[in-house]
Amino acid sequence: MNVTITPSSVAGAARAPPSKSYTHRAILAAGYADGATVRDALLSADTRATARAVDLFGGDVERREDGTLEVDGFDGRPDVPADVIDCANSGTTMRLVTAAAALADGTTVLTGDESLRSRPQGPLLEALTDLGAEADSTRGNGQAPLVVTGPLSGGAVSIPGDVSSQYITALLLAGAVTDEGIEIDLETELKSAPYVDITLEVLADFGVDARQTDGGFAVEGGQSYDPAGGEYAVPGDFSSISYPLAAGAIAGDEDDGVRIEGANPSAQGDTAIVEIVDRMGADVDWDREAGVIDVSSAPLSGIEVDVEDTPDLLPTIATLGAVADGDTHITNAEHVRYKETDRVSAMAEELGKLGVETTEERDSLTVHGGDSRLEGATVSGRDDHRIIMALALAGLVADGETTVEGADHVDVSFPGFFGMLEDLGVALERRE
Ligand SMILES: O=C(O)C1=C[C@@H](OP(=O)(O)O)[C@@H](O)[C@H](O)C1
Ligand SMILES: C=C(OP(=O)(O)O)C(=O)O
Repeated sequence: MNVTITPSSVAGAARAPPSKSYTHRAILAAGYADGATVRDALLSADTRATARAVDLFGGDVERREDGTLEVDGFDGRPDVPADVIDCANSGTTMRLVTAAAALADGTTVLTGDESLRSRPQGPLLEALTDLGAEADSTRGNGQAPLVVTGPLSGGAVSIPGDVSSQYITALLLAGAVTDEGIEIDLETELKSAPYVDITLEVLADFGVDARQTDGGFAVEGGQSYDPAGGEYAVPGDFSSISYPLAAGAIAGDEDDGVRIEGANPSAQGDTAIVEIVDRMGADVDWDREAGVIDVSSAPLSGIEVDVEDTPDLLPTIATLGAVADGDTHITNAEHVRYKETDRVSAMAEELGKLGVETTEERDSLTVHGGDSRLEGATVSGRDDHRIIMALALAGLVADGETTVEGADHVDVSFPGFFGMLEDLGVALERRE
């Protein structure tokens, strides 16, 4: 599907979709448990991939009418799957499920789409091998397809922290049900650190002890997953909130801006988007207790933003920077190149098609802003949900029409994204 956007101002209310990160963890944690009810779960292509894995491990994930997920767990160690696990486009699924598969007494094969088969898995495979499993890339290049044979016994392991925090999350979730537990020593500084905080929070909510140590993280073995009251509720997703927030900041109606509901505080690092938009000069107010953010537009100025903790915000910040006056310097961004696409290059090249100048370095992206330079054009969504959504935002203020190609991939994290834009008053057309 291609989506064509005509410049529009936005006003009205939008609801944050549930957090993708919390939903993945809650589904898998409920799998490690005897089961659980996961309320307010995100139903998207990525979280369906994790649900499929839990089914293949001997659990069962059923969706009720109200969107609640009823998960029957596999209760500790997974069964050997009767089929290959297709993780589709989801890095989180592949990393978390690879470590779970290493607990099974047999062999699991994992694969994914072309993008996922190009992302780095090597450090996790080496860690699992050091911990007593066999874990290989079929092509020997550290990328999926992966073949994992358990069982994993546990122990001490060292792993780099600057490729993906999902390796740490995966080892902590699986480590709780090993015999020996897992002690993780970080070889390099941890990037995307708040995602491990989310993991520690979900583990605690499922009655599992895990902790940060001087050199990394540790989880005792022999634990059982047991969610309080048998239920888990997922908070709103701040990476997804970044889009209506940025839409309000660049194209919000001056009298009547955008109200975002479901914005309750949680461990998500991407809550930083509220402060970023505020620092750029938008009129923003977050009532944390009510979980409501109000935003309207004002002239924006370029700023410096460090995305070490918040890689998923880079595309949104790049679009904000394209509209802002002056330079927006996005630093500490090398790990943003290991996502569904190399998002540093993708945003530089696609914003370039809209007439925006950028300077790209290995670890940073500088966007030379000023809205007079945005010209509508046809851009590629790169089959990457966050690139699609960020470029659609640029279309709100570009001169003439902007067409985003391959826009159906928003299904990965925010299936209702274009419906939400329409509800806020955006004129857009979908073409198959
Ligand atoms: O654990 C998670 O839920 C995630 C961790 C981050 O990845 P990295 O740790 O690979 O940076 C983030 O980019 C991804 O969207 C979700
Ligand atoms: C990088 C992302 O997710 P994942 O790593 O799960 O594919 C994302 O949602 O932006």
